Amino acid sequence: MAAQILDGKATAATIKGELAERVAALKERGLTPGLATVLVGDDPASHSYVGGKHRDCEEVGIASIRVELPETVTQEELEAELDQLNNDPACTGYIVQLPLPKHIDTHRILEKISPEKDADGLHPTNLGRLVLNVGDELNSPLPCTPNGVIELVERHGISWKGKKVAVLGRGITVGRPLGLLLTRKEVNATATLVHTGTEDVSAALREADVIVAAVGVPHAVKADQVKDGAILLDVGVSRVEDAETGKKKLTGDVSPEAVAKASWYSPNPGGVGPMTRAMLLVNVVETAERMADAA
Ligand SMILES: Nc1nc2c(c(=O)[nH]1)N[C@@H](CN(C=O)c1ccc(C(=O)N[C@@H](CCC(=O)O)C(=O)O)cc1)CN2
Repeated sequence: MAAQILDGKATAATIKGELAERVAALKERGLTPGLATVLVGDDPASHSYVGGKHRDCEEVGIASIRVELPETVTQEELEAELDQLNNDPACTGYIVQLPLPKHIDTHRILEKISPEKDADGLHPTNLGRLVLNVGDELNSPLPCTPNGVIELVERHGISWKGKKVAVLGRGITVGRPLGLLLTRKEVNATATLVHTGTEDVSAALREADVIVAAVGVPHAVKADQVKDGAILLDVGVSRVEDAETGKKKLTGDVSPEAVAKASWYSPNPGGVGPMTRAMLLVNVVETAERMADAA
């Protein structure tokens, strides 16, 4: 039987509807949430993602601020922009679109973001809170893609509890934080991070009830690495040439033959990508609610 679809587009639309109501309530309390985006350079994909974030803000009533800087911006100039956002009361949260040009020290930039305005949950303080949290007691912003993975599955009525989850990839925006989220008390899955240092990748994947593929290698997950009925979430994305048209197209990490063995599948595009954008809005709204409560 064909895999059922974990529909990220539809789920993100539902979440945005819920957030629009929370934003309206915040405005009644005198606080308009404002998301700023910082975009460096001309990468078309980054421009398109940032454009999507601003459209999302408009849809739910969040104000938005765009900062666009040339590829040649220096570390000091970029940090000065972040200082301004840290001090701008109209900006209640912001993100720096990744990746940054090679001459920029990304770790220093992420550290420069005020942890209170860190809409991506990627500041070391917030990643540290994620490590310290066994449940959700510290109430800090969560990295958007991992949180989107958790939410997408739960909103299709599937429980993570007791599931063996193999996360393919150990990157800082997806794999590592996802391992921590999966093992939180309210999620209670068993997580294995599978990576280039894993001795037998196929064996680790074959054991899993759920595979989250986040390596950005086209069709990295093959049919013989997937157990029958597994849940597959395709997160990694690559731009490859279409053999028929010669045009560039998006391809995920999961091969079509692997999908044929799955019970549930989140496609790429149309799965975790829209959820990443929705969870960014969740962070912005939750941060603004904390600010309103503290005022
Ligand atoms: N500061 C950050 N930078 C980056 C992040 C991030 O979470 N924070 N993640 C990615 C890019 N990204 C968001 O920024 C992102 C990528 C993809 C999508 C998405 O909805 N994709 C669509 C397909 C889009 C297309 O057709 O081009 C989909 O999957 O359906 C949303 C957000 C790296 N940088």
